[in-house]
Parts: sequence; C-alpha cells; structure tokens
Amino acid sequence: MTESEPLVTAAQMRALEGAEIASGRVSGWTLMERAGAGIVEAILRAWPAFAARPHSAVVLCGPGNNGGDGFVVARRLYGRGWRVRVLHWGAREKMSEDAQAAHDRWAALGPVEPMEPGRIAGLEADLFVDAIFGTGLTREVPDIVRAALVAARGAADAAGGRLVAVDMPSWFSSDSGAHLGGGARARFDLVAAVRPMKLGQFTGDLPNDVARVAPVEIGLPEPDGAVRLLGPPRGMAKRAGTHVHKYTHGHALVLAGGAGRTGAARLAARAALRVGAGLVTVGAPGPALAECAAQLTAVMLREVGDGAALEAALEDRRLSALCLGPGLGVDDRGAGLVEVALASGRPAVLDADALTLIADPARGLFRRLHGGCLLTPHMGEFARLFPDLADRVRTEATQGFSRADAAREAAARAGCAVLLKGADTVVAEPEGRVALNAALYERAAPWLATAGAGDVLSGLAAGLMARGFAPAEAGGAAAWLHVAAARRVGPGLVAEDLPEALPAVLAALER
Ligand SMILES: NC(=O)C1=CN([C@@H]2O[C@H](COP(=O)(O)OP(=O)(O)OC[C@H]3O[C@@H](n4cnc5c(N)ncnc54)[C@H](O)[C@@H]3O)[C@@H](O)[C@H]2O)[C@@H](O)CC1
Ligand SMILES: Nc1ncnc2c1ncn2[C@@H]1O[C@H](COP(=O)(O)OP(=O)(O)O)[C@@H](O)[C@H]1O
Ligand SMILES: [K+]
Repeated sequence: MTESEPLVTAAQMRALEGAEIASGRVSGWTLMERAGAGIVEAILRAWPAFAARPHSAVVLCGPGNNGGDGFVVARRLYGRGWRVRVLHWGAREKMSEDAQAAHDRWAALGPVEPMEPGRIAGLEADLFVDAIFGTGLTREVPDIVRAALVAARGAADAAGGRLVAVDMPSWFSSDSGAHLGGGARARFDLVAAVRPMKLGQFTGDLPNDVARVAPVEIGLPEPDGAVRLLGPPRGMAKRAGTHVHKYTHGHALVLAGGAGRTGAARLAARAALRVGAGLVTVGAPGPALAECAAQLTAVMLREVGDGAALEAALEDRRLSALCLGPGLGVDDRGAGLVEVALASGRPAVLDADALTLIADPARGLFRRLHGGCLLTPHMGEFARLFPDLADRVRTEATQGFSRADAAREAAARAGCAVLLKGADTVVAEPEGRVALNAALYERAAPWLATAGAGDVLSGLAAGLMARGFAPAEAGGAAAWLHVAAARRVGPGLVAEDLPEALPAVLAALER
C-alpha cells in the first residue's frame, strides 16, 4: 500500500470509472480484463502453492460486472491449467455488454452451471471465488446468495480450501462496511480489492470477517474527495540546527483533575513529551500537586486551580497547545478550564471529560469551539455530542452511512477537527476531508483496547499540535503512531508502555 491510499464509495467509483471510459482513455472491457487478471495475481501472491502448480476452483458469478470479473478470473485460472467450475446466478441477457463478453469467453472453454447452494456444499475445490456482488450491492442480499456464501465457506473448510472475494464479499456495503446478509456469516480469506479500494473494506462490520485485503491495480486515476487511508506520517523528525532549542518544539499544557485522578493526565503528558513537544507541563489543582510531583520527572508541574489560574498561565505565549479531558472531571472547575481554554483560541485537544462538558447544552461550550481544536471522542462520547449522527451510524449503515460520514458531519457542525476512535479511527476536518487510520488486518492492534490508551492518544495529538501540526494532521499522525507503538509492544501492553515504545517507532520512521 502507498503512504496514503484513497478509499472511495460506490458512487465515487462509478463516477471515476464512467469519466475514464467517457474520456476514451480506456474501455470498460479493458478495465474488466485488468481487474480479472489482477485478482488472479493477488490470489497467486497470497498462496504461493497456487502459483507453483494448478489447483481447482469454483467461481460464483453474479448478475453484474462483479460477475463479469468472475468470468475473467475463471478464464485466467483455466488458462493456467486449473480445473474450474463456474456457477452463475442471473440472466446473461441482462448483464452489461462487457460482462456478457466475459461470460461468453468463459462459455467457449467450459460450462456455465446455475448457482444452486445445495450443489455448492458438495463441491471439492482448493479455491472458492465469490464474484456475486461488488460495489453494485444496494440492499440486503436474497436468500440464495446468503446460502451460496455459507455453503462456499463450508465446502472450502471441508476441502482445506480458501474463500476469496472479488472486490467485496458480496453481502457488505462498500460505503460503510455494514453487513447486508441478515444473520448469515462467513469468513473470507482474502478480498482482492480493485483500486481505488473502497471505504467499506476498512470500516464497519466487514473487517471482522476478512483475513486480509489485497489491492488490485487497474490503472484508474486518483479520485477527488476520497477518504485517505493513512500510512506512516511524514515530518515527525525534529528539526536540527544551531538556532533550535526546546521552545522551538513547543510547550504543551495538560490539565489534570483532582487528587487520586491524575493518572490519565500524566499519561497524556508523557506521550506529548515523547512525541517531541519541547516542554510539557501538567496543570493540577493544589490538592493533587503532591501526587503529581511524586510521579513526574521530565514533565513539569504547575498549580492550575481554576479558570483564572489557567488564564494567568496562558499569558506565557510559548504555551503552544493544551490538552483537556483525561481525568479532568465534569464539575465546575473542569467547565471553567474548558471555557478559558476555548476563549484563548490556543490549539487544544478536547477528550474524555472535556467532551462530556461540551456536550452539556446548559454550559454553552460547544459554540465556542474553533478551528484550532481537535475533539477525540470514542463512540460513546460521540453519541453524547452528536446523538443523531451516532444513531445514523447504527440505523443507516446498511444504507451506506459510515463512521466517516458521521465524523465529517460532526466536524462541519463543530467547526473543528473530529477524531472518532476505534480500530477504524476516522479524522475529519470541517471542510470535509477525512482520513482513516486502520488498526486492521496486518496492522491489527487489539492490545490497544486497554484502559488509558485513549489518554495516550490525546497526549500524542497535543504534543504534535504543540510542535505546530494542524489539528487534523496531528490527530491522524497520533492515531498512526499509537497503533505502531502498540504493535511494537504487543500482547501484555498497558497504556504506560505506549509512550516508551515511541522512540523506536520514530527512529524507524526516520530510516
Ligand atoms: N467500477 C469500475 O471501475 C470497475 C468495476 N468492476 C467490477 O464491477 C463491480 C461493480 O459492478 P456493477 O456496478 O455491475 O455491480 P455488481 O456486479 O456489484 O452488482 C450489480 C447487480 O446486482 C443487482 N443487485 C444489487 N443489489 C442486489 C440485491 N440486494 N439483491 C439482488 N440483486 C442485487 C443489481 O440490480 C445489478 O444487477 C465492481 O465491484 C467490480 O468487481 C471491474 O470490472 C472493473 C472496473
Ligand atoms: N480493538 C482495537 N484495535 C485497535 N485500536 C483500538 C481498539 N480498541 C480501542 N482502540 C484504540 O484505543 C484507544 C482507546 O481509547 P478510549 O476508548 O478513550 O479508552 P480509555 O479512555 O480507556 O483510554 C483509542 O485510541 C482506540 O482507537
Ligand atoms: K464479490
């Protein structure tokens, strides 16, 4: 995968393909041929034994161009000496011209059998290919498709074979990754994803049922307005030079809650320092100072009892970013700090308790958000801030409404960047740009589901904002680094490990 890979919706894919064909640069038939050939290559790369000698395959073809791709795959495998059976669901005459051509070229080589699920269960093959629906899926699949995919998975398991999806496993929304197969489930060993890949391959339910996704290049140009799948962040190295000193890299202030509750802010502060802020200070109320002092060394400490104290601290213009939320408390002191922080216009990460405070309409904080803010909610906090959008993710995902759509709309309303956390973290900007950090597939980091991991994330973002990165850029880089650090530590990870794993992650980025 490239450093930042575009992810599109079905509509964007159709527009891109349509424009490319209309331009005369390429025909639909050529695209289908490239897709089929590329999918076979992806399969052979995934399992070297398949490349070493011919095996056997069953290809399930549907009524649209995804089925057309399936016919090309069948022909290509046959050409490599494979034993291939093709089961078709749909009428040839109703297919597009290109898909009909693919059908006919296969039909000159072997039979096209009707797709009967009862028959699939008894088939023995090393490879089952699902080419029933791709980006054209619009609603819940019919029973026959459900039964066919379940039967294909069962037959593959019985024969020690693999189940591969062409472009999309046929019962998922390519826009939201929502499952459209009722209660039926099947594990897919590979999704061979035509480029640009689809948003639904990296969010929603789909990643839970797919072992890996391999991109298939067919030569379409870069689309506009795509969600960006984040790769390693650039520009993380600290600038060198004779005029560079710690203040060059900014000063982050992390505000802590009361005694006995300062752990979250200390975690965030440590992360901000490790990610390169020149200085980091924890601002704590008087009764919590002793506890913080006992725990902090490189991170500095200052008493910040209330909003007025924060105002005084902010007279130091070198304080270049604030972090509020982890362990802050949802009382009047917390609200006062959030109010002063927002009024100062200083770049600020707002997480956890700060989000709860902002969600409370009686406090009137939401309308004070500005372009220098980054909100970092998990889905629960997001639902407090944007209940209607959270509802839509739940109820309209089957119609294609994604977490990315929700975050985009949320950022527009808030007038600032919104980072919605999860294994599929999305970062949206008010102008509509969205990036996705996928802790999925070869980048899975299940160990991040541990208490305090979110506090570290807000510290990372605050540290990067202190260094001068814009909120969305800082959020995206923080999410990527967070996962990279978690993967370095692996099983047994606790939140304290994450900042300590950063030097190795940052060093690897500089190599
Ligand atoms: N867009 C592109 O640039 C390219 C697309 N290609 C392939 O074409 C696919 C998209 O093809 P299509 O747009 O023809 O769409 P699909 O082949 O995904 O499916 C569309 C067909 O399924 C029917 N259908 C949709 N949902 C249904 C449901 N729930 N129950 C019953 N029938 C349903 C539609 O009426 C239509 O006949 C891609 O996924 C990819 O595999 C490739 O051939 C190459 C290039
Ligand atoms: N299964 C998972 N895979 C990858 N990342 C995860 C997973 N679960 C949670 N995370 C990440 O871990 C962090 C958890 O943050 P949060 O929900 O605020 O928890 P806490 O408040 O306990 O720190 C988020 O950055 C989230 O993206
Ligand atoms: K498919």
